[in-house]
Amino acid sequence: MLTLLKNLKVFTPYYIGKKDILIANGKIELIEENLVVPFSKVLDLNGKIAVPGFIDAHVHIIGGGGEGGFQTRTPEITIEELVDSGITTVIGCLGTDDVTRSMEDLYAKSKQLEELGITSFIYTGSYSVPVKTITGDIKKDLVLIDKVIGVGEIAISDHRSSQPTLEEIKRIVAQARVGGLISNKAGVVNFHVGNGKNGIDYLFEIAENTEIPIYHMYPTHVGRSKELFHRAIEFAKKGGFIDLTASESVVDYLEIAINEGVIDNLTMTSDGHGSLPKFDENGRLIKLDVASTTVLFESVKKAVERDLNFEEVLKTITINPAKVLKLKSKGRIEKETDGDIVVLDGNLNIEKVIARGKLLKEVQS
Ligand SMILES: CC(C)C[C@H](NC(=O)C[C@H](N)C(=O)O)C(=O)O
Ligand SMILES: [Zn+2]
Ligand SMILES: [Zn+2]
Repeated sequence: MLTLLKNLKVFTPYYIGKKDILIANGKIELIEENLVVPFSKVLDLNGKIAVPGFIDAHVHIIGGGGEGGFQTRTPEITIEELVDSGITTVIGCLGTDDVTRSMEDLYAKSKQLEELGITSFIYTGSYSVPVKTITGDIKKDLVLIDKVIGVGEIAISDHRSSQPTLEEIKRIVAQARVGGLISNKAGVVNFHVGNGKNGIDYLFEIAENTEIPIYHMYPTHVGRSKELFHRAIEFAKKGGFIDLTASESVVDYLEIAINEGVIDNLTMTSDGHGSLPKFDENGRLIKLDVASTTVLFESVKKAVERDLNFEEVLKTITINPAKVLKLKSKGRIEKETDGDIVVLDGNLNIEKVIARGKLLKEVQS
């Protein structure tokens, strides 16, 4: 199947000018000017913008929530919601409720999304330690289950965590690393960081006092507070990757990350279909909303409205997550990468979403 996309302003995420893109068998084959390819399906995009398909590295694809009883369980995600948000690669995870949510269900949902046309992987585990796996062992899950690329979201510094010890966390990161080495996967541990006073101290401890490379530890929700974010900036300066849950206040943090020179170590994720609970100072639930994946690119647009550099911010949902998750064929518009492309109009509205060369969404302009 040959698809020729004509007349695009291409951001790889770096701007390379007006090009045509040929996609063959789901892979980007050519990126040139004035391409003519017989027997190809031609889409003339007359000057629209092309960016790499978005990677959302933290989505509760089978739903989550439950922190306010059964009525606060959140629903599973649909392929339409992901595609409408421009997401062509998604990493699924479990959260607080690992009693009624299972790894088997997470795996099956990941396979469903793959069959429906996008690319998906999962983290093994949930908030709690010991880690809930499929095979009973973190390394086995990484080595034997193709969809598993890491562990998460493991909760630390949070009143809902299992209060893991430093030793337990060390062991989890060590197993993720070795499992990743054997399976040639990232083997990252995605840490859910709460607003507890110890923040990401454990992660600094492991980076400084063990042989484990820092990039196996991938903390999320680092925008939860200013002090946590500044600790995360320090962590990024040591070579770690940090993840912001996209929300209204994320633009300020993106600006700080750019000015501090660590934007290449920062990703944004939506926490889609996870719950957004608010607790009072006594740990009582005040309210609970459901996270949406639309915040991912909406945050990029808000940043651009605040005059942040489009390429720099675009990296946080394309090339950066591809780097931390070792997804070699993702996150860039380059030869041999997957044909995952989002087409935008001049106001950065999503017009078309192409995943592995297939047109999954088309908005009539
Ligand atoms: C970053 C904040 C705003 C949301 C965050 N959500 C989750 O961690 C997922 C949730 N617990 C679930 O299991 O569905 C939180 O609860 O702290
Ligand atoms: Zn979380
Ligand atoms: Zn989450």
